[in-house]
Amino acid sequence: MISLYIKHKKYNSFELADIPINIKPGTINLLLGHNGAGKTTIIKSLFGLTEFEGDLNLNNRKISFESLEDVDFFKSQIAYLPDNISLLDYLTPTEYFQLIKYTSDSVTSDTYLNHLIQIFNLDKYLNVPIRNLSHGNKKKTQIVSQLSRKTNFMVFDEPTNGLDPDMIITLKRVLEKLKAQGVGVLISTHDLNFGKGIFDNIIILRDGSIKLNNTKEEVKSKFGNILLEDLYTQVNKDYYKYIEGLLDELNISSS
Ligand SMILES: Nc1ncnc2c1ncn2[C@@H]1O[C@H](COP(=O)(O)OP(=O)(O)OP(=O)(O)O)[C@@H](O)[C@H]1O
Repeated sequence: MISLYIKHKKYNSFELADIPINIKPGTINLLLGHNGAGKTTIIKSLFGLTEFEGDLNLNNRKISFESLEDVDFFKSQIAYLPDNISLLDYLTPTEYFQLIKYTSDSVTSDTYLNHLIQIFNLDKYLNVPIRNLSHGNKKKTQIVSQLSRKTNFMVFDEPTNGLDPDMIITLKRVLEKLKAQGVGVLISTHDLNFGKGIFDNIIILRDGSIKLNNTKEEVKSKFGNILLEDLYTQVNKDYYKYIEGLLDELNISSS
């Protein structure tokens, strides 16, 4: 299990405080929140990409970002899809997958990789330089490269950005399949349609604080059989009340 606790993290006027993130094997954990709520900062903290006050444990082993051994161990256990596409774009997807294979501790078989390539419809683009691919195909290349690593945990920051409907539906199914095989997944997303029905645990952030941190069962007992969009607006009801007030005043004919 991954246990991250951010006691405190500050960037100028932005603060994250008292954030526990637990990713158990075989679960999908959803992180929702407005632009600038702190989702990427949480994920960057998890990978030691930004300093924070708090703790990180992986399977009861305390991870110190000062220890190269700890960092290597941690990174070898977790696939990571950042929110921005960062690929060596002079390579082709085939070359990039090879690079991932030779630089990762543990990768899946070539047969498994080929299966992923077919699932994500990348066959046609395997020998095209990444810089010449469309945005969505670059994103798919990055997704497949991370899914081809044999890790117990996967962290995805905005995985559906730029994906077409086929690929969003497919990615959802792939993640459900990996969950059933024991992989623990953390997903930060704005795509409520993608997130609905997929999660075992949900965290909703607002301005660096947790507004909701519950299991699916807890959500059901507190809110009933609620749609994710309704859950999100209910949890953020003060904000939506404020927006409703502004919308009432929005009148183009009297402007
Ligand atoms: N390197 C940085 N230096 C200063 N401030 C930063 C830095 N990175 C992020 N921030 C600030 O921290 C806050 C949270 O940013 P973060 O990227 O975590 O939000 P987010 O929830 O991922 O947003 P989005 O949905 O827009 O991607 C924002 O106010 C942002 O401007």
